[in-house]
Amino acid sequence: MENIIEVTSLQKAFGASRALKDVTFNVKRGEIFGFLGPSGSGKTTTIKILTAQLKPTAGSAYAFGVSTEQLKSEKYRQKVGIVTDNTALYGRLNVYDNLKLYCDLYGVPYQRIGEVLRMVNLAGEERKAVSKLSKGMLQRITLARAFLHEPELLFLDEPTSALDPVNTKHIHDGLLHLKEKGTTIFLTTHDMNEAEALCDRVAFLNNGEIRLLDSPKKLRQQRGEPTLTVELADGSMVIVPKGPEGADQMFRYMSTGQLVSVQSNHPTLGDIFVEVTGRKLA
Ligand SMILES: Nc1ncnc2c1ncn2[C@@H]1O[C@H](COP(=O)(O)OP(=O)(O)OP(=O)(O)O)[C@@H](O)[C@H]1O
Repeated sequence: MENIIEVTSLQKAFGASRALKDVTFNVKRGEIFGFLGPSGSGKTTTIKILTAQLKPTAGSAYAFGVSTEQLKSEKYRQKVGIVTDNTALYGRLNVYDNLKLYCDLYGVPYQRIGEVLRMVNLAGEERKAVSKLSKGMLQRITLARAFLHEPELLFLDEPTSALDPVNTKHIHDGLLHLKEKGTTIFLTTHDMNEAEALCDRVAFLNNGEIRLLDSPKKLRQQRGEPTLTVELADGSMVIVPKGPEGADQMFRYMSTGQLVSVQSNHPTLGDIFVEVTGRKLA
């Protein structure tokens, strides 16, 4: 599959502090790529370099085959969407007029405004002044704005950090819908369930270096214990080996009607995060 982003040996120093030490990865066209890591690990710095808001100290970052510094130009503006906590909405304008400005900027028909507001669960809020919106609503409007022009490549820096579970679900459905239509999504998040639910591949960043990169499923399988946890009719839980040595035991539970449920003992992405970073999840 074609790479839409190619990052090689990327480094970024702020004075004596090295935010990115040596970061190399590719993002494939059409995937949702999760960039995971604890606070201060370098996620936002990477997004800022990829979206031409910061210059790297060394190494290279390409998107669409050109240096990411060129993404600011008119030619690439249509192709890229960016959502960070820097919302840049006009507080005195209402929701509809804010989105209308973007429609004008990107040549998008106004009827799309209703569609994107439904995607973020804000249908009916068109006339509300942006200055009167809650933090979660602002986050959703910012996402709606980024969805307007259906960019080829969408950068999302913690897109659901201020949202409740219902609105998070709406945003997840919206992102999966965009992916279906061909958008590539680069996502940073602290939420391991979000990464698990959305991402085709994830990279774990720690202290400015990528420690692991693969699909959530493969990462979990590689670290899985070769055992099953079996729940029995009497309420007890039994650990059974997955290999042939556990087969007789499983046969016995099944043939005597004792088996209630079976679960494979893979770690969650959260467990892997703790293992890789040595830090606890919030
Ligand atoms: N403009 C700056 N000047 C100096 N240091 C900076 C600057 N921006 C980031 N840093 C430092 O670079 C490191 C990486 O920060 P970055 O914001 O990329 O982390 P992050 O993984 O996005 O964290 P969070 O999850 O808290 O948003 C941190 O040590 C941070 O203090």
